[in-house]
Amino acid sequence: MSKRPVGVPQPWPIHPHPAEHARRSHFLPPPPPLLPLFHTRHAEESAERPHLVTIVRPCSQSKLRKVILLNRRGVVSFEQLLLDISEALGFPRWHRARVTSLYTTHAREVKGVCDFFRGDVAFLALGKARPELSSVQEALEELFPEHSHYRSSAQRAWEKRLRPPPDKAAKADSGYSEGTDSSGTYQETCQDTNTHAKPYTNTHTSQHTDTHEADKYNSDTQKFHKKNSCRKSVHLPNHLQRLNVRGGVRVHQPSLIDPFKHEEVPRNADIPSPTLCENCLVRRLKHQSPQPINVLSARVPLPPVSKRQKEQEAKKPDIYNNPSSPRPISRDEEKSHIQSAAPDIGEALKESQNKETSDPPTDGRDVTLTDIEQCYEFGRVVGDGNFAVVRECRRRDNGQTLAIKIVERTKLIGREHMMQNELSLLGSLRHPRIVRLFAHHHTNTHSYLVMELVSGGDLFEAISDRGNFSEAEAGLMVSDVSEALNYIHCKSIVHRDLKPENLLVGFRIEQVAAGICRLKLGDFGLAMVVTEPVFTICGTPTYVAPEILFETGYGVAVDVWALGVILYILVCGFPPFRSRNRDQVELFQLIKQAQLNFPSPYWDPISEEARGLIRALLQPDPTVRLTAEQTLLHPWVKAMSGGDGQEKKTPKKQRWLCS
Ligand SMILES: Nc1ncnc2c1ncn2[C@@H]1O[C@H](COP(=O)(O)OP(=O)(O)OP(=O)(O)O)[C@@H](O)[C@H]1O
Repeated sequence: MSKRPVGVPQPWPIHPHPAEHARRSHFLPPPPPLLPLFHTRHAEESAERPHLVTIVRPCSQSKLRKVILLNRRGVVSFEQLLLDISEALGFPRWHRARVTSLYTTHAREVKGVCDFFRGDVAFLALGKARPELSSVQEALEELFPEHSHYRSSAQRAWEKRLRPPPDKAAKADSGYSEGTDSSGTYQETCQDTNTHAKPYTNTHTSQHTDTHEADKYNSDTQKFHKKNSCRKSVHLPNHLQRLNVRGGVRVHQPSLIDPFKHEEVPRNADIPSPTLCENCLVRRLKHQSPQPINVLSARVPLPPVSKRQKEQEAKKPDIYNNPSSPRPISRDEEKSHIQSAAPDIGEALKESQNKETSDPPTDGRDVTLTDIEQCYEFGRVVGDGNFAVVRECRRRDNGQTLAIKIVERTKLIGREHMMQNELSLLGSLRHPRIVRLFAHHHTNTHSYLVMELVSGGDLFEAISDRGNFSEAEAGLMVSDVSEALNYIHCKSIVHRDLKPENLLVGFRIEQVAAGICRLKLGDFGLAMVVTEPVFTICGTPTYVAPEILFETGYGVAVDVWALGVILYILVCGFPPFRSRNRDQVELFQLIKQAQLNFPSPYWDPISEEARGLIRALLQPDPTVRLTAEQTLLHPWVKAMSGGDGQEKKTPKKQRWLCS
């Protein structure tokens, strides 16, 4: 057993308070079976004499604390140690706030397994975000309540470490990546999951952070940075996999000066690559060449939308977002909406509009970027995927705020059908729970899909932020998604890529106050009309249905399976089928077996009704599986969404929608 260094007092407390344990256990991931790292209590007395440490995770909301028994011989690697500590502290490995580094109480970074077992008995576990000094101080007070001298020397060491670096190089070496400064403003850095990799720092920010404009637009950019913090900088495990086209290595950041300014894509070949699973490596390789070209980078920046304009925009009646009247939209309303949302773009577009005044949306083939920019003002990036960057945009003629999905067509070589699907299928759909496509325009190199702007981010981000949701919230979301699925399934359209990233969170302030959140289904790139069994294997591993893997032919029921996976994740925070080593073969094996577990204690608070619905959705036999329509009629869904005639159960926490 390690000996405690002289002068280091015993950390406190040894056991978390039962109430604290109960609170946290709800968010903890299931205990990995036979994890060699953690030992039961009796191990303390065993001949192996495990190492007893206290690890504190300083954060503003709560001070998570855990006493862990570790056996030196059981630690496979430092990366694994960090992941296991993170999970033990309640942050699953895919969580935005997971532990990425360990520090001694005197702010020295622990660099490896040997370093960790050097003899310290207390550590501070940090995530990607730079901790606030006050949180660290609180953590130290918790650890050493009666040792003020020791504590103040530790505090001095932390003050020194957390002092803003004098220059970029110092910042890059500080051991922190994307995070917040004391004012909560996110810094422009990113780091991959390889904890030894140096974070990449965007010099653009450091040049401008002290400008007046930077302050002015901080709030806009903060959201963007926050988005990146959970998606771009890390490789995500299979169950929430999302790889950006730049390989998750560098971040495509806008200037702090102006959220409507078009940024240059930073290129840095020296940035270390993250550890990627086979699947991601394949996808990444596919997208490495050609390099992304930012055709907009040379344009003059445009003024951002003022707060007042945004408020005015929000006040406009919105037939798509109004929860009190999710009524079918009349044909006339649709026509007028399409016409108002699709401005003239060049002669070619005018012609096409004359030909087709209603759906499908106006087709602007052969226009130039200048034509498009004459009609739309490009704004901040609101999201990106493997093939597209999505920006906020504003119609110049009427100020309407929309989203524009910019697809570089070279990325779609061999996958042209994805664009076709999106144009023909999404363009023909009209439903309040499905993102509207208003128009599409094409230049020589890019396609521009003008869509309804759904301003609350996507469900992936919400899960990353929140971990899990109450049954009331989850029920409402299931109801939303089922409505969308029921609508497309009635038209024999299968989405085939239902996952949190493709569910956009649409809300309005008054709806949030009323506890109502609304999801909208987007990204119809893999959708198709299904008239007979389909055999193509596609989708995202965690959400893929067994019949797809069995290659016995599948239909619209695969979307319902994915909904079951999403519901499972929503209520407990982790997916039903998961491979500890991110081994896709193992994951697919588990999905095929469809052995469903509700591990205690994470599932203890979840109702039997919710479990029943999950069982019915994750029914391996697609002929027995619930349909989307039946899901809407399920008693639990009706109770949660107020569809049972009872007063709707209002979700207790809706703060995630505002973040
Ligand atoms: N209409 C919209 N309003 C707001 N944000 C949007 C909208 N459409 C897409 N986004 C954001 O952009 C992200 C990427 O969009 P989308 O999934 O359509 O791109 P993609 O490249 O086709 O994705 P994938 O990699 O899944 O194929 C979404 O996850 C979402 O966060």
